[in-house]
Amino acid sequence: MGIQERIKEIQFEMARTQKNKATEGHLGLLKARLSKLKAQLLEPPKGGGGKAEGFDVGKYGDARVALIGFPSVGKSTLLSSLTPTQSESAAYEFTTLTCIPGIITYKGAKLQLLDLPGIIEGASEGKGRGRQVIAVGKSADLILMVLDAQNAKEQKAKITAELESVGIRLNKRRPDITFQRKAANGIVFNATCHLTHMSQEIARKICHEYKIFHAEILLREDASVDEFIDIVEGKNRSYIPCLYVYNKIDNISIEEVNDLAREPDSIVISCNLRMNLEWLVERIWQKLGLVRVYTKKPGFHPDFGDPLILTERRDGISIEAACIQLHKDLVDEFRCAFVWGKSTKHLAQRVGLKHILCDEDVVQILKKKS
Ligand SMILES: Nc1nc2c(ncn2[C@@H]2O[C@H](COP(=O)(O)OP(=O)(O)OP(=O)(O)O)[C@@H](O)[C@H]2O)c(=O)[nH]1
Ligand SMILES: [K+]
Ligand SMILES: [Mg+2]
Repeated sequence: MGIQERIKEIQFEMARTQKNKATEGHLGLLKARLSKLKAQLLEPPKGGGGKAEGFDVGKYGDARVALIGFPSVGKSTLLSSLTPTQSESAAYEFTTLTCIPGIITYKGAKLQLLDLPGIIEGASEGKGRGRQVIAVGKSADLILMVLDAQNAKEQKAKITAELESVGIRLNKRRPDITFQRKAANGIVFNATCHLTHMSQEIARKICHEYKIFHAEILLREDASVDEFIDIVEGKNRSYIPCLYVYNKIDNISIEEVNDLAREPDSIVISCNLRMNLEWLVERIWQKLGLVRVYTKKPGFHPDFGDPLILTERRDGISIEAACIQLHKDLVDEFRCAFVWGKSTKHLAQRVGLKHILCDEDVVQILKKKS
């Protein structure tokens, strides 16, 4: 039996045990067992290997959104408010111990929202379920950093630092730097712009630190040393968009609410008062930058009911990506497409597989004659 099932069993046993003098000892024992099991669940797995129980939630829908924040900021309350799934919430910390998925259906898209245990300082070193939570965060298309409006500044700084320390870069794009390891010729360093932070000498030193002695480097922007290191580290870096969600604004003054609301990429909400929740979903939608494409058969009106949803972060937003979603053989059978919408200069423009689509474009795909 898994730890979670044992927890459930004990909770069930506690619920059906009457509270009185005779059962006091028994209940105490159950409580102790429960807290031991919870501690076990919070403990990172021994030996490093193996997935943690309750975190292996498969990707579902068009985008994945992870709720990350300190304990008891209202993550579960938020999931229960935005999706039909109910995730247990309570006034004590670490109510949530695993990853709980819910689904938001919006504008024809399905967004997978993931409730997670709270993270604390030191999460990146494995404190609590930090590592597992962060791993789920890395797999997300958008992070909602849920903050308690009363301690928002401090919480935001601490969580950002935890995520930074494991290579997650929030609301930053990958620096425009090409870095290719080579077999010979040393460190070849070039830039297409004036550099004020980096130099050939610094690049060489950094590369040597990573035991890289041959590489071709091209900077297309005035990158900082940190940004350069991010590129050298390569696959250990994730660039993820983030919305800062200030919850419990019912606890602070209107002036404070105003200040928070003005911060970039921020939104103020109250789950308890159900304030701003619809606007939050719209902001999630905007931040994900999903592209809806309506397909049209020759001689018929477009199908506005069931759009294809394309994303830059996953398979791209080209005609080719649309074909792949429609049918696995369609790319091979593709002859041309006609597009109506913002991505074209004129209506019914004829385009090829590489054409980049815009939100709400209408597309008609023609196959080769067989
Ligand atoms: N005042 C106020 N309280 C809230 C609001 N939203 C949630 N809460 C309360 O905050 C407490 C914690 O809520 P949870 O949803 O369990 O928080 P969590 O972040 O999931 O907590 P963990 O799973 O323990 O990390 C509960 O008592 C909620 O009722 C809100 O908008 N305003
Ligand atoms: K809680
Ligand atoms: Mg919770």
